[in-house]
Amino acid sequence: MTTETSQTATDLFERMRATNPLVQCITNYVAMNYAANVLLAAGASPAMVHTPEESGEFAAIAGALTVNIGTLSPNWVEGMIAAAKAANRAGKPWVLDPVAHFATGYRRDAVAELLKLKPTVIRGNASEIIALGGGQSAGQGVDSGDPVEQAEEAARGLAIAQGAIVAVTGEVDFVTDGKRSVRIAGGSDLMPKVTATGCSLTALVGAYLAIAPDQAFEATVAALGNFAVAGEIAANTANGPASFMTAFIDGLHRLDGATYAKNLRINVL
Ligand SMILES: Nc1ncnc2c1ncn2[C@@H]1O[C@H](COP(=O)(O)OP(=O)(O)O)[C@@H](O)[C@H]1O
Ligand SMILES: Cc1ncsc1CCOP(=O)(O)O
Ligand SMILES: [Mg+2]
Repeated sequence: MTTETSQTATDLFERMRATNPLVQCITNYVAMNYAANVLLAAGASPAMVHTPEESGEFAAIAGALTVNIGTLSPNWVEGMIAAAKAANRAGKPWVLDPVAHFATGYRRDAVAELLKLKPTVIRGNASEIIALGGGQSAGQGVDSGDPVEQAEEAARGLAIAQGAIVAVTGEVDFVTDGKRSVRIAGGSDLMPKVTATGCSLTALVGAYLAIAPDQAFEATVAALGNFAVAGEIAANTANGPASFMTAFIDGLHRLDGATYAKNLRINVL
């Protein structure tokens, strides 16, 4: 089963790179440049298109949409809602990244509106997923204060309640659709030391969904596996967060299917 899951992830990795999918990213000011570079290096084509005047029109063109609430303002929320509605109308998958949604009333309200539009995948750190499931998390801002294991039950409940795939990231990632669950090991403790790493992963999940819209669970696992493998390899040559960023982008670009398959560590639960 684990071997079959790893083979599927490797197939999706190769297909994503061969396809160069167009991904509409509505992300935050912090993440925009890094996320675009991560997608280009990984083999996808990012487009940062957020304003409501065009976000819906673009969502019908893109292979997938990703929505990240990191730096919100009313115009952006309007653009997110228009894009998510248009993605749904066009049958395109979309990903929600609920950055620090528990921190303020404005964020809570925005996430509640976005959840009504049924994201295909919800990707967050452990504190974000615990809080989204109604639990008490130790998170204060955008960084997690909780271990992933503590978010697994909340993730399962959220997946069932929302009818979505839920991905919780951290030292060992966890992905569930409420019935099936996997853990993905790898990455590096330098990853949370580089801002927008999670935001960029959310964008990459969009790239995988774009090429496998009917395999949202497998696509999410393959995207997280891509970060886990490239992150682990990049850490071998990095001296700290700054050189890790460079090594990670280079590593994403250089990664091939054989290395992906060899280094992928998926545990089917
Ligand atoms: N301690 C860690 N060890 C290995 N990988 C990590 C660690 N913490 C985070 N990651 C990886 O960093 C990426 C972003 O996850 P995370 O830091 O949880 O998101 P966010 O930036 O949204 O808080 C994921 O690929 C995750 O697996
Ligand atoms: C620092 C910061 N502040 C608002 S959004 C953001 C980036 C968060 O990025 P990530 O969730 O990937 O750590
Ligand atoms: Mg985040």
